[in-house]
Amino acid sequence: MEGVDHLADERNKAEFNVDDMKIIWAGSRHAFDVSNRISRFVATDPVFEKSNRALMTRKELFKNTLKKSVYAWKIIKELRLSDEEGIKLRIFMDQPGFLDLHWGMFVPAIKGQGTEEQQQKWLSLANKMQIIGCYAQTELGHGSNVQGLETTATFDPKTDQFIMHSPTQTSSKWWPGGLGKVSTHAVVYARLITNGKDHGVHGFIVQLRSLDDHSPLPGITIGDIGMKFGNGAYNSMDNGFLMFNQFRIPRDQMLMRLSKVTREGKYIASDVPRQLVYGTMVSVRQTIVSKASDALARAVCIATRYSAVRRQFGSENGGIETQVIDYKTQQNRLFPLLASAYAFRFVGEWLKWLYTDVTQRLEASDFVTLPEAHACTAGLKSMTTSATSDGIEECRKLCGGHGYLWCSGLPELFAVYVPACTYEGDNVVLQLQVARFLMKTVSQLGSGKAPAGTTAYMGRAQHLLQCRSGVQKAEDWLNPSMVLEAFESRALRMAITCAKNLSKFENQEQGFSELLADLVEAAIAHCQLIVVSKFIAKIEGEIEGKGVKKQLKNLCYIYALHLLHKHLGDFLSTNSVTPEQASLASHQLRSLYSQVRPNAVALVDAFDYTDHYLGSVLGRYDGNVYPKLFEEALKDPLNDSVVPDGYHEYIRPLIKQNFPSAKL
Ligand SMILES: CCCCCCCC/C=C\CCCCCCCCCCCC(=O)SCCNC(=O)CCNC(=O)[C@H](O)C(C)(C)COP(=O)(O)OP(=O)(O)OC[C@H]1O[C@@H](n2cnc3c(N)ncnc32)[C@H](O)[C@@H]1OP(=O)(O)O
Ligand SMILES: Cc1cc2nc3c(=O)[nH]c(=O)nc-3n(C[C@H](O)[C@H](O)[C@H](O)COP(=O)(O)OP(=O)(O)OC[C@H]3O[C@@H](n4cnc5c(N)ncnc54)[C@H](O)[C@@H]3O)c2cc1C
Repeated sequence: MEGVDHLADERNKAEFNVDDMKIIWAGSRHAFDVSNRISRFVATDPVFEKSNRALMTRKELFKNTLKKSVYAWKIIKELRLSDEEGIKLRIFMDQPGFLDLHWGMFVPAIKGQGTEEQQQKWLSLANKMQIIGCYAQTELGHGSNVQGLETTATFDPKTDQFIMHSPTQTSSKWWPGGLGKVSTHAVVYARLITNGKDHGVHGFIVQLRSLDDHSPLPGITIGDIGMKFGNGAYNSMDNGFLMFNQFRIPRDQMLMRLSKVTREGKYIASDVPRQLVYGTMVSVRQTIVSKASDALARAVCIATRYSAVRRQFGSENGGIETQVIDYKTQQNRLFPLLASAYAFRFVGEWLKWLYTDVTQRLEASDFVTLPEAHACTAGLKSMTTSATSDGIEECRKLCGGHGYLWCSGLPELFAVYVPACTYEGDNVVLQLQVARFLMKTVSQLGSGKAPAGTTAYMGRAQHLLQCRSGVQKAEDWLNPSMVLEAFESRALRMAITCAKNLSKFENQEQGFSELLADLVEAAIAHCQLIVVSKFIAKIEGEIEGKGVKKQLKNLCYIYALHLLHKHLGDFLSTNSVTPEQASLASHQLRSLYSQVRPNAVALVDAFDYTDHYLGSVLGRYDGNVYPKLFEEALKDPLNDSVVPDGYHEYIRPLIKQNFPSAKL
């Protein structure tokens, strides 16, 4: 029934004020206002219509993305939107495209690695979008191993230029978003060579296409790398390839904030860590963590609303059947994902703070917290994107058969989201960076240098290696210090075991290679501890709104205890909990599920997502699922005619068995 709220009963059950929770989710009243206003604006503007994109050809989809992106830019200019509003506009537009790489990586790379002069010149063009840029780092042969890149930038002192060259097929740039068809410029990462000496990978601003007719400049071969996973989905983006044939650029287009090449060809390395050349990746990894909560919340919102609408079994005497959300199995799969969405939100807020702090320190030449910022951004990017991808797929299964329909919104969400496990650093490679950081921290224990920040718990190694969990009854698992201690002792004991095993090898690098799998597990345990501890810090802080804190507490403990349950092997093998304590945790978890159940629909309403953004018949706000599924089905081009194309060619001859005889 149109206009009826089929989920009204669910909403009436809520024990907290949804509007207050909306503010907590958004981060502030101001952030909520911006998000709410921009999402409604996008939802009502026909240019941002997206329901038809799965049926578009690649070319149509690409052109449609250009149209939306340029229209979004026009709105930003005409309405004088702030950066915050512009970013929200891009998010709710919900279509990957060149804007992401231009604003998300090209501009930040120039800001982070360009001199004042270079920033003035290039940012004034880029900020007005008079040039469009991308981030060209990955090559056909190397993505993870940045030091293995092959593209060269050789200084020619005669002409005061760099010669950009792709010496092999594997050195062609491969993957950069926006490169294939749109970008006029790129920040290209290449090996700097002066006087025959290789100084490693550096960034260069390179013009790729004519600003008059968009044709590639002589010496440049460029194109799109082809279709990617899923219909619609990430195919709106022109990920590209690029080869240089002795292509020349002026010397002042090397990004020279971190190191320089003089007119004479002398290389001057500054005294800042060389890893700052990776700074743009660190900044995007931080952004990706906040975006993980958005994507997971979207899937969870769809699965929760649909689970409240969907009924199966349990009818007595022809009465009403059971809502599938009432099955404990459904709750055990769904509610930890709901809790994870909130957990990633809060750890994302904290990571933003950490990133801002390290940026300010770097500006004052204080590099002390750089390793921790790298480890946190890498590890949390890895952990949250893996959990979110798995979570979206789980939500699809939670919606049964209908979850597999395109109009559920879940297949496309998965297809767009899942490459986040790979881009901006493969998730395993990133956890290995965390593992290196942990091994270094462990090796310094007892040296007088106290571990700080997220590894401060390692400073209490003596206690954490010996302690036994004090949990005696199920409610003890609602005690923040008991939960934290279990996670800390598990993480520390796993790290120390790895360090001990490493020390058995004469060659540390060989040992590291042998123990890769254990090291990744230890890194994940450390990252999960960070998320749990930041959630606990959130619920221990001031939280306004009727009943809001209680709900967040429930979600926090669901998050922690479901992790304990999922990684029970780790907790038991490190003696961080006993089997009896683990079973008390399961008991507590079931009780928490019952407490969340009446609030579940309201907890996803707090995300404040429009039906346009959700793009899902199953997740509609009004829960009017079945008639809308029919409407969607009838829109399919196969239903344009009652008798399908091909009937006379194939079906009729088959039925009548009158096709021409086959010849061998
Ligand atoms: C007005 C607005 C309008 C519209 C707005 C629209 C806006 C959109 C806005 C935002 C959107 C943003 C979101 C964008 C969505 C993203 C789209 C997709 C983009 C995808 C882009 C990419 O994929 S780019 C390519 C990414 N590539 C990688 O990530 C490569 C991964 N590999 C590496 O990072 C490195 O190779 C490595 C870290 C794995 C190894 O490096 P290396 O070999 O050099 O190091 P070592 O292992 O030897 O370590 C040495 C030493 O260095 C330390 N270290 C390593 N990395 C760093 C670092 N980054 N920072 C600090 N330190 C580092 C390491 O720990 C070692 O330390 P030791 O102490 O010596 O042990
Ligand atoms: C949608 C999308 C958009 C992208 N956009 C951009 C962009 O705009 N600009 C850009 O420059 N790049 C971009 N990339 C490239 C991306 O950054 C790389 O694909 C990514 O860094 C992974 O590198 P790779 O492809 O070389 O993977 P590989 O490193 O080849 O990974 C293959 C396998 O090897 C394993 N592996 C690799 N090294 C190790 C190791 N040391 N130890 C253990 N296991 C290891 C990995 O875990 C993985 O299972 C994009 C990629 C995608 C999918």
